[in-house]
Amino acid sequence: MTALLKARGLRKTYATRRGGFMRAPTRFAAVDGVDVTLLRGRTLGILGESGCGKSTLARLVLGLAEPDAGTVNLGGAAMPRPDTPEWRKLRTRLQLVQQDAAGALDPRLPIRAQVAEPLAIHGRDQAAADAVLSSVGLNRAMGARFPHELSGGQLQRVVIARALALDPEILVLDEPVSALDVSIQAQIVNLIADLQAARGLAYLFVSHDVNVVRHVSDRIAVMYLGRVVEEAPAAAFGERARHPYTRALLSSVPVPDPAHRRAGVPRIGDPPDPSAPPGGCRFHPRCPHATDLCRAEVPPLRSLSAGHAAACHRIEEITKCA
Ligand SMILES: Nc1ncnc2c1ncn2[C@@H]1O[C@H](COP(=O)(O)OP(=O)(O)OP(=O)(O)O)[C@@H](O)[C@H]1O
Repeated sequence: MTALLKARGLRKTYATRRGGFMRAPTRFAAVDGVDVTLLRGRTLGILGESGCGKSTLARLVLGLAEPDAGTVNLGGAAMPRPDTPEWRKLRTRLQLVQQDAAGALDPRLPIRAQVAEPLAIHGRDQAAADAVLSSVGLNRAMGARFPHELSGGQLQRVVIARALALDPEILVLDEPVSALDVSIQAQIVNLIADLQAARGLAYLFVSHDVNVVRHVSDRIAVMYLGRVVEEAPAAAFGERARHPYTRALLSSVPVPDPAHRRAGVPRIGDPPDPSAPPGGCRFHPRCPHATDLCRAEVPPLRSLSAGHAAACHRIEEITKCA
C-alpha cells in the first residue's frame, strides 16, 4: 500500500525555559529522529506521557512547525515552508483536530458559519457545510446554534466537521477525546472510526490514553522523551509488547484510581524532565533492567519481527520473542 504521508528523521529543538539571566541558552530535542508513515484508511497511534513530544510531532507532520532536521513528504511532494501559498494549498489535504474544541471555535459565530468558513476561504460551495455537519451527527437546527449552546461532545463534532469540510485525506487528531467525559469519549471515538471507514481517511492519532489508542489504531508508536521506543501493530500491544516502557504503560492501565489512569503515568520512578533528557537510553533512570550499556549508549530502534521494532539493548534478554 502506498503511503499518503512519509516523514523521516524528524527533529525539533526548543530553548530550555530554565536558562536564566546571564546563562547561555541551551536547547533540547522535543522530537529526536522520528519517522511517521500514514496509509489511506489506516490509523497510526502515537502513545506517550505528557511532555514526550507528541504535540510537537503532530505540528511537524502538519507543517505548522519547521523541523531542525528531517523531511515530511505528502503524496510525493515535500512539505513547503509554513505560511507560504504552497503550504496553504497542501494543508487542505491535511487537517488538525485538537483537544480543546471550545478554544478552537469562535464564540461569536454560529457553528454552521464556522464549518462553512474554510469552504469560503478556498472558494468552494458553502452548501457542503450542511452535509458535513450531518455526517458528524449534527442537524440543521444545531448548525444555527452558537458554541456556548453546545455540549463538549457536540463541540468536538463541530471541530471534526470543520476539519472535514475541505475533504482532506489525512486528519491529525491531537488528544481528540481527552477533555471529554468517558461516556462521551466512546461516542466520539466511534464517530472518528466511522468517518475513517466512510472516507478512507488516514489518521495520526495522538494520545496518552493506552485504551483509546489501542482501540482506534492499526499501528502504534510509543514515544519516550522525543523518541519512538517501540512501534508495532495494535494487535501486538498487550501480551506481545516488548519494550520495558511500553510494558509499564500497559500495566498502568487498569488501576483503581481513575485520576492515575487518566494521567497515563506508569508507576515506575518519577516522570522525567523533557528539557533535560538523560544520556544513553533515555528511559534508563526508570528502567528496572538498566545496565552500564544503557546508561552509555542510545539503543537504536531495530526490527524484532515483521512490522515490530523496539529500541532497547536488552530486549532479547528481558522479554520472550513475540
Ligand atoms: N514552543 C515551545 N517552546 C519551548 N518548549 C516547548 C514548546 N512546545 C513544546 N515545548 C516543550 O517540548 C516538550 C514536548 O512538548 P509536547 O507538547 O510536544 O509534548 P506532549 O507529549 O504533547 O505533551 P502534552 O500532552 O503535555 O502536551 C515539553 O517539554 C514542552 O514543554
